[in-house]
Amino acid sequence: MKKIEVVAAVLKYKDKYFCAQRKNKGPLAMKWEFPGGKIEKGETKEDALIRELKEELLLDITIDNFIMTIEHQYETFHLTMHAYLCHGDTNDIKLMEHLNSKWLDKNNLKNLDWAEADIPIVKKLIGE
Ligand SMILES: Nc1nc2c([nH]c(=O)n2[C@H]2C[C@H](O)[C@@H](COP(=O)(O)OP(=O)(O)OP(=O)(O)O)O2)c(=O)[nH]1
Repeated sequence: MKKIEVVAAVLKYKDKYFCAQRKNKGPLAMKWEFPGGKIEKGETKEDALIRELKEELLLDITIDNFIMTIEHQYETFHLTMHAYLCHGDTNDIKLMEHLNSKWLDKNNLKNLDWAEADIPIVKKLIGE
């Protein structure tokens, strides 16, 4: 079984969280997620997160806190995902790889169709 290790950024501004929708391809097509991606050889998790946010959103971020690590078995691969609370140095975000995005407060996070692996993160943010 293929294994991948990913970092994800929960970007927070005031009371809102940044949510991004994946493109219309692949097994997680159209699902909502937190921006990030795979850790490359020789990178720390923090390096990977900073690089991915720059690539995906043209955004420089500061990492504030570790949130949690998720282990999730999808049908075709095993995912290990490390999530961090972060903030951007601007609110001018450009979607380079996602279809859509929203800033939602915690009361509205549950309304999105999240990638399955993200549900524990969403629950933690909501306070469940
Ligand atoms: N970045 C991110 N990926 C997530 C989340 N939830 C979740 O299941 N994933 C999965 C989707 C992908 O299979 C993988 C992240 O890989 P990725 O976005 O860097 O790469 P990808 O497979 O879409 O494509 P590629 O760049 O390898 O071609 O983790 C999430 O909240 N953020």
